[in-house]
Amino acid sequence: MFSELITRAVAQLDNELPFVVYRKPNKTIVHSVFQKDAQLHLVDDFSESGFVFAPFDSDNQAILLPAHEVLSEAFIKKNNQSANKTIKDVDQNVQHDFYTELVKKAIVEIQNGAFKKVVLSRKLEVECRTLPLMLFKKILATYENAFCYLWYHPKVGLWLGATPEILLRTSGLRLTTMSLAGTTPYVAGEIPRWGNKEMEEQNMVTDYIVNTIKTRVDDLNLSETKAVRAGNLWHRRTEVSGNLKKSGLSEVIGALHPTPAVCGVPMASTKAFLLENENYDREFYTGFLGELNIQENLFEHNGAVRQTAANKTEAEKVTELFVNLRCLQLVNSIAQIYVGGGVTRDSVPEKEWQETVGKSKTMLSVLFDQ
Ligand SMILES: C=C(O[C@@H]1C=C(C(=O)O)C=C[C@H]1O)C(=O)O
Repeated sequence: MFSELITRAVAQLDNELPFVVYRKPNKTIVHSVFQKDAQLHLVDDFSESGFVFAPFDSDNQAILLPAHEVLSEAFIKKNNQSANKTIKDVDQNVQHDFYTELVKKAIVEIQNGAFKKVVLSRKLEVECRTLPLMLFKKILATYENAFCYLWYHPKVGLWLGATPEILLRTSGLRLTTMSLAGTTPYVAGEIPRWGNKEMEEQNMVTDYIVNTIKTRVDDLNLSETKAVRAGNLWHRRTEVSGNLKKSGLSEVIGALHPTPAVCGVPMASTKAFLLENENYDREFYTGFLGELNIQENLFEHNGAVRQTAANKTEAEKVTELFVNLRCLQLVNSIAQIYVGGGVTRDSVPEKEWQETVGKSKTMLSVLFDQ
């Protein structure tokens, strides 16, 4: 099993045609969307249907892969299949001083009252000789509770990731989103311990989400805050849901993205700060991706069933978008890994550095064959 979809994706990549393969958290079915030509389709108002891939900077337009052809297959993990336990030592230290100085600069801005929280990030480059679809199979086997994907467009590039964070899900007028922030290492057999810094930074994300959607939904509901595991890390997560007063996906996405889980509080000044100071272009890292206005029955779940957009029947349209985290971009044989973390008044620069090193292991552990 699982060969037809991979074979089809390899051919699409060889032919330099756009496609995405992805699996939702805790599911076994892998979906794929193949575009029949190499045209670059841009999202205009989020009323379109297909797979959306949006950059961090919402001043730049999102990309759409129309579902010209879709294919689904079950992925069953082999027992011995997972990421390497011993991660090849990658020297990241050349970025240490720049990053910790950046954190210090942000703390000074916070002390001066310019903003309350900012999410800083960096890009790490390592050589990678593994075939992209082999990497995809490895992340599927390793990160079962993540949204795993490989996305390719010849005019844009090839991205791959395993993200723990939902931006939003809508089905009809039902809206679900989440506040995910605060990070501490996962240690087998130990429960996570949270400091004030992690609790405060996640509360800021929750407050922002609630304030953003409370006028737009009825029956706003917040779950209790839980620790959720993402690979070698724990995060704090609160689920937020409600019933949209009117449909208007574009407006809700525009209001939510970028949340303080990836940008800061307040949004405008922190976005300006990081665009000016991070010293690299985030491109699609901390943007979002996923199904946009997809008919619920577009994908058949019984084995490999090919279906064209023409023979679908009327069903509810569902949108399910994830924040593009724990991801990399493959440029020739260089993997560019993107990592970041939230900085508040209580941040310790060295700890923030270590947090980004921890996050880099999500992708590093799947890059190298032992
Ligand atoms: C920015 C990243 O992650 C985000 C930042 C977090 C934090 O600051 O603790 C935790 C989860 C994500 O919302 C990343 O993974 O690069």
